[in-house]
Amino acid sequence: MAAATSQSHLLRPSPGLRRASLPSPSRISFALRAVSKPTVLVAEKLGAAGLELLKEFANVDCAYNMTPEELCAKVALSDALIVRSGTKVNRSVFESSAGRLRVVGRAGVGIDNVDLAAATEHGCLVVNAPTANTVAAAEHGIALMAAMARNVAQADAALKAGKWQRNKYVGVSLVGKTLAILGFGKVGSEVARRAKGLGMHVVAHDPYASAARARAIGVELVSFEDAISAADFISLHMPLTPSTDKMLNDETFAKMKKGVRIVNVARGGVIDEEALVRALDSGIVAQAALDVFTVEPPAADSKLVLHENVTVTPHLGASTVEAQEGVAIEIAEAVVGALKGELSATAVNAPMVPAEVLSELAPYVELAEKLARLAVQLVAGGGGVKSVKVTYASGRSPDDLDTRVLRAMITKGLIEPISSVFVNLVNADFTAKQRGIRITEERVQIDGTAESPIEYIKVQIAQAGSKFPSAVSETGEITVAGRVKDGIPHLTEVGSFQVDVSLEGSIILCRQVDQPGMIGAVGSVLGEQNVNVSFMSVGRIAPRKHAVMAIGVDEEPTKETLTKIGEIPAIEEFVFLKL
Ligand SMILES: NC(=O)c1ccc[n+]([C@@H]2O[C@H](COP(=O)([O-])OP(=O)(O)OC[C@H]3O[C@@H](n4cnc5c(N)ncnc54)[C@H](O)[C@@H]3O)[C@@H](O)[C@H]2O)c1
Ligand SMILES: O=C(O)[C@H](O)COP(=O)(O)O
Repeated sequence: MAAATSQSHLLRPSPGLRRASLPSPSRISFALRAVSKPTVLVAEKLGAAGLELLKEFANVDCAYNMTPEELCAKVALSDALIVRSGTKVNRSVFESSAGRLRVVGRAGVGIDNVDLAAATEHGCLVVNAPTANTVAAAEHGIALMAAMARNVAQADAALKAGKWQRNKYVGVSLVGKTLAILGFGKVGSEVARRAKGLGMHVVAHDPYASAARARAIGVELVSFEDAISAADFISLHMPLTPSTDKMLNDETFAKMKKGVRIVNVARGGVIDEEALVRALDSGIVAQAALDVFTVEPPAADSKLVLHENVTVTPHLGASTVEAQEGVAIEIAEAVVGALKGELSATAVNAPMVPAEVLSELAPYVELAEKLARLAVQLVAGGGGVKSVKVTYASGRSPDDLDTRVLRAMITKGLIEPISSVFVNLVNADFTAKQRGIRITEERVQIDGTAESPIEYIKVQIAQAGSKFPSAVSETGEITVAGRVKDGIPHLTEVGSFQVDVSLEGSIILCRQVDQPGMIGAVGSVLGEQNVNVSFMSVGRIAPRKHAVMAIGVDEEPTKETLTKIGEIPAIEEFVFLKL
């Protein structure tokens, strides 16, 4: 089926993969048929079940403890890379892969060790495994909080050193205390449930969390200031981002209750560690329990790690047998799916569009790309493409149409015919921006059938000259429009002319004086040269005036054939366009 060819472009096949047609449109996939196995580089230890899944589909190269240089050398030979938090996947990794790396799989949640901007610029999909270690992290947070409150680690070390110090290690109780959870996502919510079970009063701060979800767990959402000033315990569960970087610092410690206790199983960087040492020394913070550090592993002489009121673990939040099995399976499935060309449900740097939406849009995805390919080939005169307007006309409410995939395909169609850049769903918006192409979209509601999501798509390139001036509409833009008929994309409009030609093979557009014999004249030139005509359609302004003829051809005509067409007396202009 035709749609598959186009969709499979969205993720570039690895050298060992070749595009194949989709078996069924019901499941959108950017199907790739493996003719030789892709290679997956696993840079950190992964659970056995995940490795087995990977091996069914790919060559698996497990190379642990690589130096950055070794990693850069290996990615040049790899189609996918799987890491945990211990590997920095920075820009040089993507540059070293020289375009071969198609997928980075993060076997866990936090993607702060992956340079997402660089991945996107290189058209590399990043997927993570966001759910399988949630409970493990939450349990570790609770374990650290309880251990800290009862001095378990310190008392254990003392006893093993021969000291029986029952008076020194009197702890504090959890019951009745206020716990402030900062970051009320998956882990934060699970910590909240467990803390409530321990009899704590739980409040949370999360600017993006739903109040209804918090209420359902019996947690009050409060401001950051209210959370930190009310808390006896603070537990951190936000990602490390520019806005959470050093969120706990001298200023915020000063606003906390004296004697507050802090647990961090999120990311070390959300705390200013030097400020925490000062807060511990001054007694503002009575104790801290830390699983994560700004630099991992932290320096052996780190004041924070060695502080007597600090309990530490070496980033063990996700390290349970169960969580690691789950994470390994979750990431292996995501990476294999991405290598097969399927859209991932856990893509971090690409739109997540529900499969049923994609399935319905499949023929329109092909139409969008082909219209853009045609439009860009009509541009002439060195100004390039700067401003493109896309109109989607639909019988449904404009809000019902998710155009992200269509926009990506239009970007692909605009850019690929005129450059060596490979455009996919991951890098489409970035590539358009980088090349200074502004794409504006308009959704218009027209009378149409509720069954089809789009009645027609129109692509207009503004401020550009055309090598086929008839393609310029009265409002001055190069204009092509098309619709899907019986599942096949058709070109239905060129400039101000209505045509109807199936978008298969390639197209010759001719403008001629509307007079008898023109179809025969062009047809016989093509026939003489053994070029098969698949469709012909004539759109005219008025009888015996000018007409535009759109001719679909299966083979590419030679230069001589095109010259002969140009020499037919009534032909005023013509252009050959590859789809
Ligand atoms: N120690 C470990 O081994 C371990 C294991 C799992 C997760 N983690 C880390 O725990 C953190 C949470 O993981 P998750 O799976 O719950 O992620 P999540 O995305 O489900 O939740 C994160 C929450 O933080 C919120 N948030 C974002 N910015 C915020 C801000 N400025 N203030 C308050 N909240 C903010 C988000 O809205 C979101 O609800 C991540 O940093 C993750 O890397 C660590
Ligand atoms: O973000 C995560 O998933 C955790 O920090 C776990 O990291 P790890 O996979 O390196 O244990």
